[in-house]
Amino acid sequence: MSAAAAQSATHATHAALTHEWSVPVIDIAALTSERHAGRAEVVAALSAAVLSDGIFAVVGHGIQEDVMQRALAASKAALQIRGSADTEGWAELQPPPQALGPANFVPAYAENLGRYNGQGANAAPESVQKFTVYPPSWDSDPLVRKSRRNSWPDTAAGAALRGALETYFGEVQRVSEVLHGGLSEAVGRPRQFISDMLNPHTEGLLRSNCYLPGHPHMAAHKDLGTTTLLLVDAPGLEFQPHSREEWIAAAAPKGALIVNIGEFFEIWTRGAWRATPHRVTGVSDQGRCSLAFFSNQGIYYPEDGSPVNRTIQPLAASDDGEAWSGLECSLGREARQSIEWPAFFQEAVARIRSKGAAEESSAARPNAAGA
Ligand SMILES: O=C(O)CCC(=O)C(=O)O
Ligand SMILES: [Fe+2]
Repeated sequence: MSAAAAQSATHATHAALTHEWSVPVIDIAALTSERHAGRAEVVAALSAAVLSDGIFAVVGHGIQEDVMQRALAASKAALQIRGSADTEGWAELQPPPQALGPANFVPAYAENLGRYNGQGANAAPESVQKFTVYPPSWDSDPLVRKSRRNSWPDTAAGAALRGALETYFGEVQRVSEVLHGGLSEAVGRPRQFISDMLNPHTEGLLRSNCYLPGHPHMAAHKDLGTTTLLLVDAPGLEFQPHSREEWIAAAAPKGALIVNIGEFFEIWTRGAWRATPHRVTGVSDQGRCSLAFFSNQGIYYPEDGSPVNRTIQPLAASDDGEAWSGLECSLGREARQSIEWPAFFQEAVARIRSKGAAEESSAARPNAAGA
């Protein structure tokens, strides 16, 4: 499909909705079931969105409103009581000093995206508590490394959190696969292409982010993976459009999932699809909660040995025959000629950890801060 046809498909999708939003809104019902017509138009609309700013909202995804609301409410209830009466269960989940370790709870101010996204040791602390859910099927899979299985806080709020997030995980995993099917077709490949390419790392990681009132909340960054599917309960997310300095509030209809492209897809498409810089700012006194689903970042880690690595070549050169000299990756700064998945992901996490550690120790030295 030509770029012009793709563009008009996006406009058609827009026109079907009653409001204007700051990101394209795409009804993906035709991707979720053969009962709905218009699959080609949806694929064209997805293609136009990933080729422009790499951020869009999806409706017609089939996740029930009450499933989404329960997951948000349980996250907010569980994560906001941390630090008051109900602390015992969370204490066991406390991660090692460097966040992003195997433990799945990260308290507010522990992880700081500003530190390793250009702001260094002077980056302001970030007031967001995070809880990561590994694929629930791993909990009873003896082949998966124990440290990659979920541990849940042993409290009433923890039990509610588990029920709500496991249900939501199943649904958002389904939507993620549906979208990857549409995106495979957007590059002229069979529906299963992206899934097969990443197999056995076919599942995602789900993260509850609960922002406490305070400032700032999450510094500007790009996500690492293929797509991130985001459900939010309040405004605050901003994105940077392609080739412009400004920040735009990501406004989408209630019940929509906001999808942004990560660095993996930017490199895989040789920069044709945009990994979208985004940040969270301006959280009100009510706080804010989001559920971020990072597609294909559930790295299948066996109890013995390392995860299977997939070496993935970027898609074929564009018609204009422009030479491919690799693409700068924002976290690594190096040009990438191919991607090894999951090594790509693990290297990035290791780099984040070591950068965090270096910043910690320089900040701890007398007079180091602000020097
Ligand atoms: O909370 C949000 O709206 C964004 C979260 C996010 O960007 C992330 O977890 O990577
Ligand atoms: Fe993000």
